[in-house]
Amino acid sequence: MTDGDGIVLGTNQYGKAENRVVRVYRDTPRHRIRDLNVSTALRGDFAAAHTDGDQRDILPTDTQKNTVFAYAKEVGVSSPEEYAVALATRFLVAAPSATGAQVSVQEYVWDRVEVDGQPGGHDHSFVRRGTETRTCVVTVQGRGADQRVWVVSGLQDLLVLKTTGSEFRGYLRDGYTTLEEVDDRVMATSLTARWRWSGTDGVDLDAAYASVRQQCLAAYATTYSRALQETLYAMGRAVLGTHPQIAEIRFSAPNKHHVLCDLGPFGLTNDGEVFHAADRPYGLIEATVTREDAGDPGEAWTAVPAFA
Ligand SMILES: O=c1[nH]c(=O)c2[nH]c(=O)[nH]c2[nH]1
Repeated sequence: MTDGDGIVLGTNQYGKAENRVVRVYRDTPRHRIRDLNVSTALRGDFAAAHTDGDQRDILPTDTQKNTVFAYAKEVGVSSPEEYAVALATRFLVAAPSATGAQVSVQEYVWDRVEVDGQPGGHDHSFVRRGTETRTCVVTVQGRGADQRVWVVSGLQDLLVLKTTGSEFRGYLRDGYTTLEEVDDRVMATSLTARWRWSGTDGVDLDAAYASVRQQCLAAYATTYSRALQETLYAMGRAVLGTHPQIAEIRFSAPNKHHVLCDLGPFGLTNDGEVFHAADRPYGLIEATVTREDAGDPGEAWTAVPAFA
């Protein structure tokens, strides 16, 4: 195809990139999840859309997105590969002008949260494999007898998700409120926490890190959550309750919204099985849990990335 000026359309493809699909299997109390980032692309004779603005052979990327979510329910995700084959095959049926379809899937791997009394991990609380970093900010001020040392330890980007055991109801409403109350939702966050030591004498800081992390995970898993705020408070209480030398802990927790997909237009029910993991905006829930007698933090928090 040429417009007579020696300039022609070369290779092309189109699709919907980065569909964030979370499939929850909840047929038994022991839930399973598949958390995917799915990109689709169709190739073939789509010249008319480029050269003539003619869409008749174009299966909209919006339809491709809908198929991605509908197939998470209809076909399921027994493996990313089988799900991707099903999708790509479907696109070739739905779009006769396509000569090929490519579906790329990234899967985010979640492990069950380890909790006492639940061999093999918690039934519906998960922690993402390998995302978190351990942090510390140490401030030393002055010299000699006046020298002071402050230690703030922390963790960053600890991703946790629970598929039930979370609600959000009874909130203030005004003329701009559209949010529907939910008595069962997916709740997920990427947790950042920093804890200030009143002193670290005799503390095994590696063991303490592991313990604080585990206290946070266990509290997240086992606390029935009426809001992320309540969960943060429970985590803070658990940490301070087991670590007498921690004076305070500060949390920053983006509420990573999981939006239930409406599969009704495709004749499918969705009983908490297929979610869109929305990227932004997100609620940002932040809280400090402290001892009443925590004392003056001095320079511990100066210029530390933490909320006020
Ligand atoms: O746990 C939550 N806390 C909120 O403050 C809030 N606000 C909101 O819209 N959803 C939620 N969820």
